[in-house]
Amino acid sequence: MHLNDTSLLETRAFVAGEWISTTGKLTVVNPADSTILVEVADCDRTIAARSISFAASAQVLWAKRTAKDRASILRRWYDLVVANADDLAMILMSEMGKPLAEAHGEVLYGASYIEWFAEEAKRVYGETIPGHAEDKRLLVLRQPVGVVAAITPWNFPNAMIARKIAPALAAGCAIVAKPAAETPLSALALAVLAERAGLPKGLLSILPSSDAVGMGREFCENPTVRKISFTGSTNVGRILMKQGADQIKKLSLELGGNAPFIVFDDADIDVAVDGLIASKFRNAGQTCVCTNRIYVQADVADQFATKLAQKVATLKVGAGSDPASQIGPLISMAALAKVEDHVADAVSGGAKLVLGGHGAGGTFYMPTVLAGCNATMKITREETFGPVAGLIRFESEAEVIAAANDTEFGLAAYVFTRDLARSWRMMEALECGMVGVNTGHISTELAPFGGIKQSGMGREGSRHGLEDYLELKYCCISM
Ligand SMILES: NC(=O)C1=CN([C@@H]2O[C@H](COP(=O)(O)OP(=O)(O)OC[C@H]3O[C@@H](n4cnc5c(N)ncnc54)[C@H](O)[C@@H]3O)[C@@H](O)[C@H]2O)C=CC1
Ligand SMILES: O=C(O)[C@H](O)CS(=O)(=O)O
Repeated sequence: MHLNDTSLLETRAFVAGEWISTTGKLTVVNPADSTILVEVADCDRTIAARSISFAASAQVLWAKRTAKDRASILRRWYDLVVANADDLAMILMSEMGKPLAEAHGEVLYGASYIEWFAEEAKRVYGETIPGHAEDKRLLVLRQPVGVVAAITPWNFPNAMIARKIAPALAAGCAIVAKPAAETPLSALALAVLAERAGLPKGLLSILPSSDAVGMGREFCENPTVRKISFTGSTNVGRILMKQGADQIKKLSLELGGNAPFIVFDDADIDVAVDGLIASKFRNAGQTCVCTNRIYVQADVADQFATKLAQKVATLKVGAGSDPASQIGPLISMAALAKVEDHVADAVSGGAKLVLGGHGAGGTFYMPTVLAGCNATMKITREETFGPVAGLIRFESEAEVIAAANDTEFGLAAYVFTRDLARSWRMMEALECGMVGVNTGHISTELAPFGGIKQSGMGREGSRHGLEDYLELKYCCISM
């Protein structure tokens, strides 16, 4: 791994403002070739408890500082992240596998949340309300929640943790974060830069750990933790909800998805194909907002399948270090097995293999197109999390709305049509948190990212993203 600044490859844990080693080690592997990259500190609940306790005292002082102070430190952090983007991208690619260009894009995407919340930090406005009596004056204060615990996934190891640390600090909170065991290095490198930006000791802790369950329990059971922000699978989100219930823990949950991608017969087919490539094959299909079901109206189904297969056939599979690679490895052999199972299940259920349908060595999987899929197949009921596009024909708008909504998930959806009225009907009818119309890539720090149903609760980014880290306090003053 060539880095301009080798100090960004940090293998110690960031605990209460100190860099510490541990006797136990967490091994970080390069998914492209299964070679061992490094060993990092492996934290346990006692270390988590120490981080949380220290965070509580640091947070009181941080909340007393001016919003402008907090904003300027976040801005310095943003500038450092951008200045070191090449190294951060190299670290990200090495531990997660995505192509270097995509990794670089993720670093800048993560940085955009830091920039955004450096600005929003100065806009935590309160309210005055006309009183209910002549001698009454009503105020609403917005105050930081306190100590936050964050748990993040492996698929966006930089952006997902930046998307939580930035608003927490902007709101005046402190935060302890446990990155995925597979990908701790990006989070540690961000902490190196946050420290360089002048972030006071103890406000941020990064706790790599092989004991996800134990760390989650500490976060849920430690009363000093006032909020948990989680990004990951719906199953784990459910566990955290149950564990946090005893203390009515505040929760933000960004969970799994099962995005429908709907192509009407009046759509621009080339635009729809490009939209599907963007939405299905980004990060080798390993994103929560990836298209997972592709509904194509019958009259254009064959044309769409042909054009899609031609485009998918050009996608190059390879290690992220190869500049020509567009589809990197899946994160693990288990992830590969799930993709293979979904394809086998679809084919045995009658789907036609149009392209791909097999591995490419290691955890690599060929970009795949299946036609003739239906609602009985795993590929439409479960999140595939791989580079497989399963096409489903439909006849009418009413039929596809019912099919698209026939899932416990509700994160993202995509609609391709040139009919303005139809686009409005679809935006209003689809049960999800985000809709792309004639586009397959919707994520930006400017907009509220999140889902409904079993895809989670709360929103990240946008002017809404700070709310999850603030409490409202109503004050009634009698003159
Ligand atoms: N809605 C969103 O924004 C996103 C959702 N996801 C979802 O995450 C999943 C893929 O990511 P994974 O890392 O495999 O998900 P995962 O849920 O297995 O792991 C996510 C994080 O939770 C931790 N974890 C696992 N079990 C835990 C437990 N019992 N208690 C506390 N923490 C625990 C893991 O160590 C990791 O840090 C997919 O379902 C994907 O859709 C991923 C990224 C973004
Ligand atoms: O982890 C994910 O899937 C991300 O939330 C997807 S995005 O924000 O990069 O679109």
